Amino acid sequence: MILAPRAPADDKRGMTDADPEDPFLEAGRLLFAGPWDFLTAAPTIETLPPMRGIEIALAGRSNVGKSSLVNALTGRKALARTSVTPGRTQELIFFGVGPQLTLVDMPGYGFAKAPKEKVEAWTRTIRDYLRGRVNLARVFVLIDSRHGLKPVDTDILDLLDKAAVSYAVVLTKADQVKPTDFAARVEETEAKIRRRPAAYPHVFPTSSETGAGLPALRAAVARLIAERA
Ligand SMILES: Nc1nc2c(ncn2[C@@H]2O[C@H](COP(=O)(O)OP(=O)(O)OP(=O)(O)O)[C@@H](O)[C@H]2O)c(=O)[nH]1
Repeated sequence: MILAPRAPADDKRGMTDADPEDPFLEAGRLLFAGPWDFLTAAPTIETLPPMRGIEIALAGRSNVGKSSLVNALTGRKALARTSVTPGRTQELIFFGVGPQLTLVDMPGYGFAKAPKEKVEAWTRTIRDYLRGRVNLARVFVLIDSRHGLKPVDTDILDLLDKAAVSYAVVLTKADQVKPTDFAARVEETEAKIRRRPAAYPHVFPTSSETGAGLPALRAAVARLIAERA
C-alpha cells in the first residue's frame, strides 16, 4: 500500500523536522490516533506486564515532560497524568494501542529531594527494565530544551549504550526557548551524542504545548514497527 504523506494537522508552529515526503508520516498519525488503553502501572520489575508487540519507552529527568508528551502524542488530555510536582510518576506506566505497540512512561530520574533509598530503588528498576526487556525497540530520552544534557542524563545514555538498547534524544518544551538558542541546543546535543554507539544521531525537537515535532516522532515509531514486522 502506498501511504500518501499529508501535512500534520497538529503542528502549529511548523518547526517540525518531519520530511513531508516521509511515507511514515501518515502511518504514524493513524497509529497514534488510537484507541489507546492504560494497561498497567508497575512499581517493580516483578510486576511488569507480559510483553506485547514492540515497546517504546520514554525516559528523562523528573519534570522533563514525559507524561505531557504521552498525552500530546496520543491526542488525549489525561491518558498520562501530568504534574508540576517533580518525581510524581514513580512507576513504569504502560499504555497500549492495537496489538503492535506499547508505550511506557518511565519514572523520572534525578529528583534531588527524593529520599536516597527511593532513588536507589527507582534506579534499580529502571536499569533492570532497560537491560532485560527484549521487545523494547527504542528508548526516547527526553531532555529539557532549556537545560540540555546534564550528568544525570549521560548516566542513562551510558547505561543504554552498555546494554545496546537503541535510543534517540527528544528535546522537550521547545516553545520555552528562543529559536536561535534552540538551534544551538540542537547542535550542541547532537555533538554530544555523535560518538555514542546506541544513539540515533539526530535529536527530535518537540513541544507538547504547541504540537511541534510530534508528527516526526510518530512517524519514527511507525517506521520502527514496519521495520520489525
Ligand atoms: N511550556 C511547556 N510546558 C511543558 C511542556 N511539556 C510539559 N510541560 C510542563 O512541564 C511540567 C512537567 O510535565 P510532566 O509531563 O508532568 O513531566 P514528567 O516528566 O512526566 O514528570 P515526572 O512525573 O516528575 O517524571 C508540567 O507543568 C507541564 O505542563 C511543553 O512542551 N511546553
